Amino acid sequence: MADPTEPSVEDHGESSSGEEDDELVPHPVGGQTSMSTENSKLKKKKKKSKKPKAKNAVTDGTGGSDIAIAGNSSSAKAQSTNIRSIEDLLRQLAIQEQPQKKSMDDYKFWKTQPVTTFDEKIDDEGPIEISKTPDDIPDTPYPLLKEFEWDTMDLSDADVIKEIFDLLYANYVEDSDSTFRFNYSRRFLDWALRAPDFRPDWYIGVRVAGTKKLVAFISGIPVRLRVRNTTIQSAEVNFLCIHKKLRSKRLAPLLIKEVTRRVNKQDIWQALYTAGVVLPKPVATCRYYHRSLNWTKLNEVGFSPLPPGMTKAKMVAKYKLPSSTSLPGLRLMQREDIGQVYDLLVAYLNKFELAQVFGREELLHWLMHDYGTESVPNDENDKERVVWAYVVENTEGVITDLVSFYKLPSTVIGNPVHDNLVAAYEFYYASTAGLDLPRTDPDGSAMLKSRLLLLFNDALILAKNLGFDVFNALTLLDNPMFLDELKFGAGDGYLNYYLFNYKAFPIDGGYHEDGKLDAVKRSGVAVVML
Ligand SMILES: CCCCCCCCCCCCCC(=O)SCCNC(=O)CCNC(=O)[C@H](O)C(C)(C)COP(=O)(O)OP(=O)(O)OC[C@H]1O[C@@H](n2cnc3c(N)ncnc32)[C@H](O)[C@@H]1OP(=O)(O)O
Repeated sequence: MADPTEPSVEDHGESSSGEEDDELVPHPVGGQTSMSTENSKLKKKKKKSKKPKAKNAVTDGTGGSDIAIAGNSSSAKAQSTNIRSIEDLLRQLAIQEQPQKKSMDDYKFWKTQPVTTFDEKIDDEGPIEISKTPDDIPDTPYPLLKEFEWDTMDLSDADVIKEIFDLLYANYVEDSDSTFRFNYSRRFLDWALRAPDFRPDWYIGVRVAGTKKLVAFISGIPVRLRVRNTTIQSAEVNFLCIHKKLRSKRLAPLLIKEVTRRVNKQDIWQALYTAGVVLPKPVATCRYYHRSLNWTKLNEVGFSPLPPGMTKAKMVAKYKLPSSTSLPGLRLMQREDIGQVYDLLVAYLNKFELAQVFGREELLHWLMHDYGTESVPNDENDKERVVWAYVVENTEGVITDLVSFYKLPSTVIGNPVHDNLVAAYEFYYASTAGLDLPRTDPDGSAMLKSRLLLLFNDALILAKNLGFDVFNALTLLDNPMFLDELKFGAGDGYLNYYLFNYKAFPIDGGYHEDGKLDAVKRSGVAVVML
């Protein structure tokens, strides 16, 4: 078989001098850069860290905070103060070491697109281009070199899902020394891509014409998005992936233009997408945080180094959790709960500046997938399960809280003891605590904080008991109120949120410029992207 990846792929319609490619490849993948940060700096001094570099990256965030708790004596306290300042310094360095953006002119593709530029002064929110109609958009796909062809991927076909899975498995995400590889399960892809009202033609593949091998993919799903007070019919674009051997050949701009064409044909002109790379221009940036559930395993796979002054036993003790949850009435969500859960989540999300406007069916899909239907029992311990939602029901039958998380495992390559790392990612949650008060109200915030501490401590216990090794969360929603106290550590991944063809005032990402969590304002972002 001829090597499908040999021919280069021409881009049509955006300038490409070629000079910009060198600095772009290999790209930091997804939501994280490979620049050193507080955490990786600490590790470099001791032990090389191994981290998947994806927008869903699982990275150890234990370094800084673990050092700070070393020792109990007063001299240790003094030492701890010094370490705190070292931590602060490293935190600042971490901020400075976020990837430097290129100049606008160097974004050969993105400078041709309707996106906000870096130095643009935003005076009002709204679409950037409004002049087109679907009739102005070409009916046929962008031309590819003759060695390649477009394919609309039929996700109802298990073999097609397997092809996408295989492409992503080998090419979507891995860490710098190929120790961890993200492992999106087929059921996960079904969940992520086949939400209600999905558009079959928004699953776009590129195949080698001769062999039909799938070498690139991009997907969109329709979403209603609220940016402050405006609701916009949009696409959420995700799972952009190009075979490693076809990198730096300007295929990504073609995929992006093709998905744009297909979305525009539906009279939709805005999109939301996230990436670890800095592009013009993020509307918000959140940071990844990680909470060890199985520290010993994280340590054994080379993921969580032992901080100086600590013993393994102390680390295990630090992350120990009770064996059962504490909130009375906490239970697995059932499909029948959707009415109350919908009302609760809508009321909670209304307080944020960037949120998805869910329909009831849509929310049921996201929180329950097919669980609880005739074909798929609502089995909490099902090994194939991808999303878990729990509610707290009070004695009057009222659902007062919702918490959910999803599963994204990584394969551990070449480790004699472990072959996988199983991460839980925080998904949507809501609480009635402080709900009637404005978000800025100190009493309402205090009530919410106490409740979230209990709710997420229980979520950690549930995740631990289900066999997860680590619990990951971003600094979005109200997370900055509880991450530190629940022993989440700052990771070295950032997730940039982008709006296509829509300018908006910046939205808080949940941390201050010095890297500390902003527990008062928290984040305005309430969209959890997979
Ligand atoms: C209205 C509807 C609109 C719908 C569309 C909305 C926009 C959707 C946007 C997509 C949202 C995706 C959300 C996710 O899925 S984020 C996850 C992205 N996927 C991965 O990280 C997986 C592993 N990496 C790869 O497969 C490749 O490295 C990718 C495909 C990322 C780039 O391939 P390659 O390395 O072979 O590069 P190239 O030579 O073809 O192209 C170079 C150009 O591509 C720009 N680039 C690089 N990375 C990204 C990125 N993550 N988002 C947007 N643009 C990106 C780059 O700045 C340069 O442009 P410019 O600097 O010259 O200007």
